[in-house]
Amino acid sequence: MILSAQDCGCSIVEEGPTVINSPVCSGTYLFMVLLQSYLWGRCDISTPCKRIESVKKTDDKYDFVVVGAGSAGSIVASRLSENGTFKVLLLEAGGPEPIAARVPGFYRGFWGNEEVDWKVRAELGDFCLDQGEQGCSWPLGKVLGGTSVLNGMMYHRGHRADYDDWVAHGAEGWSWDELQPYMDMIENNKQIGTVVDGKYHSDAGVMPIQQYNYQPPQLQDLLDAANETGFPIIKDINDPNTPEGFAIAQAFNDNGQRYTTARAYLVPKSERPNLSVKLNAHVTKVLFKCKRAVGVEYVDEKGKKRKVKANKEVILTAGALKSPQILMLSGVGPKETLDKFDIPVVADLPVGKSFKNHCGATLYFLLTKANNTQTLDWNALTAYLLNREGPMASTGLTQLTGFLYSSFADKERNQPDLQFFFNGLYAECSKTGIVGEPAGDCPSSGYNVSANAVHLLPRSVGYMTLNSTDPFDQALYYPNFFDHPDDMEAIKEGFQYLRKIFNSQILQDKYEVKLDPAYTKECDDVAEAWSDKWSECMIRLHTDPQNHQLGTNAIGLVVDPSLRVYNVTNLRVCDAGAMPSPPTGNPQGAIMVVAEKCADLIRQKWTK
Ligand SMILES: Cc1cc2nc3c(=O)[nH]c(=O)nc-3n(C[C@H](O)[C@H](O)[C@H](O)COP(=O)(O)OP(=O)(O)OC[C@H]3O[C@@H](n4cnc5c(N)ncnc54)[C@H](O)[C@@H]3O)c2cc1C
Repeated sequence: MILSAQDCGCSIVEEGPTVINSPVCSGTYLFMVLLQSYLWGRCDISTPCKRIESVKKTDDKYDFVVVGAGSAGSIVASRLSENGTFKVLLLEAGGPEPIAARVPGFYRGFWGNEEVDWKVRAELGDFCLDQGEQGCSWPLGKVLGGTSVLNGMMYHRGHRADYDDWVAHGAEGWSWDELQPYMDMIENNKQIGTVVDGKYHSDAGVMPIQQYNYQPPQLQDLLDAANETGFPIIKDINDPNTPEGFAIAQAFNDNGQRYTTARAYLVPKSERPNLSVKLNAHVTKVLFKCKRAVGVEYVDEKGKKRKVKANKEVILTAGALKSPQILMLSGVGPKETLDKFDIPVVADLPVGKSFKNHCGATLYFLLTKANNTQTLDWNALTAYLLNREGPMASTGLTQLTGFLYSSFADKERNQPDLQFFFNGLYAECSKTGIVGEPAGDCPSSGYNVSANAVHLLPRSVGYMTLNSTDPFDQALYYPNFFDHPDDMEAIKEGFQYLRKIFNSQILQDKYEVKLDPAYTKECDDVAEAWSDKWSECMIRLHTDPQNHQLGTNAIGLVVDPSLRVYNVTNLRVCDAGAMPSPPTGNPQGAIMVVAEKCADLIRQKWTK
């Protein structure tokens, strides 16, 4: 035994899915069983005394009912319950957070696990062709903490111009300067003065933010390659003076562990009796009295339909893909859709019509001189268990990112429209834990890494609509990627930037990098590598639709600048769906701002 289980002062409840049968690690067993049990036994990881317990039964009435305990909902419910006077209910369709998801190395470990992932698929189009008839895959958190349980934890809050764009869409009061206090309330930055400048960051907020405490050596090689290529290397992607460049990102983590918004913001009922959390509660509709939202209907873990009243407001925070479905099922949506499904119209609004998402494409490379071995082994596990350090304490190459301008961007606005991500070296699976164990999914020599070029200011606009009136049925999502030709062209430019990085002397000398032929062969048959035609083929084949969906209940279309749904009362939407245009970067930072401001607006209204 490396460490025996600790006495945490509260008993450990082994709930939620484990990493043992993670879809990413299928076939692994003994080592992962041991690893999982070691994780349970560490008090600071399993935090049994901070456990958010689901209430068995909800009361008849609350002041506020918040729907969806994800990135936004956990914040809204926490802030509303803070002063002790409001009685708040937070309803979540999923169950408890898997403890192993707190290990950054397992950041992909629960994708596709239906206990915590809605496993959403987009409708088919001329994109994501490598996924065949299934359509683009969108992992989406169905769990306490929502998608902050599955995401890459990268902290970015967008650029000043993003918020100017929001204001231009009618979001009065949402400029960068007006939102600054909310950004400060969020951020508990642990690297002010070392990595980031206190002028642009706060350490007084709730969410711990810093770089991971481990970087694989190959990460520095990639940074050196970007530098050799002539791209700026920056320290802080959130410093407004350095919008362009490559950097090791700061992330939502502390002590080598993921922080979801639920973990950072929610507190157990014993500490805050006026906040109740009900898990496995799937909200099926908002209940209206005339045009006033008066509560919600949900189906509990036993399949029983329940109703709960909201004396003051119902707040939807079910995310950009699910809040619009709940609205439509409740009679708030485009009249033609509601009529089609015989849903009585409460408010005729363009719900689901302005659906946007960042979109890019993936290039797969082989580091032909690198060893094809697992990153997770006994050494990595020991380093993590003893000190919360080593490969398990980071997301490998994924902590590196970069922002550049395509020829479609207006540089004067300091709003880069291309972002780059890198994938590989995850300490996520092992059969034996033996040092040097070959990585199962790679060829016998060479190490696979991949990189994504992502367009952040897409001109294509999609939509979503109902598939049926069954609330458990997936709605239909039409992202319309590449409908606007500029989006394809911008990603092609991104490909050329990545080509330069991977062709750099430093990477060639050290790793002899080449495109992995397993991923290019369809397009190699079409045209010469890196040509325009080849790039388009690759982009449609290996589309990388981000999980940054937004705009389905946008400010100015469906909700007003106070996030109140138009033409009804006592109902708000406070999640990614409310954002009228994309933040140019990873969106959780901006979504947290939406949630903080939403809670503040509600408090102002109901506090005398
Ligand atoms: C793989 C991946 C990587 C990502 N990486 C990053 C990153 O590094 N940085 C970043 O900033 N962003 C990242 N994102 C995006 C970011 O995580 C999401 O944009 C964000 O979490 C969305 O927040 P939300 O509150 O709008 O929705 P969610 O966090 O998805 O929360 C919605 C919640 O509502 C619940 N819900 C839905 N329907 C119902 C219902 N009917 N009844 C009750 N509850 C319901 C859901 O189960 C969920 O818990 C990533 C996303 C993914 C999937």
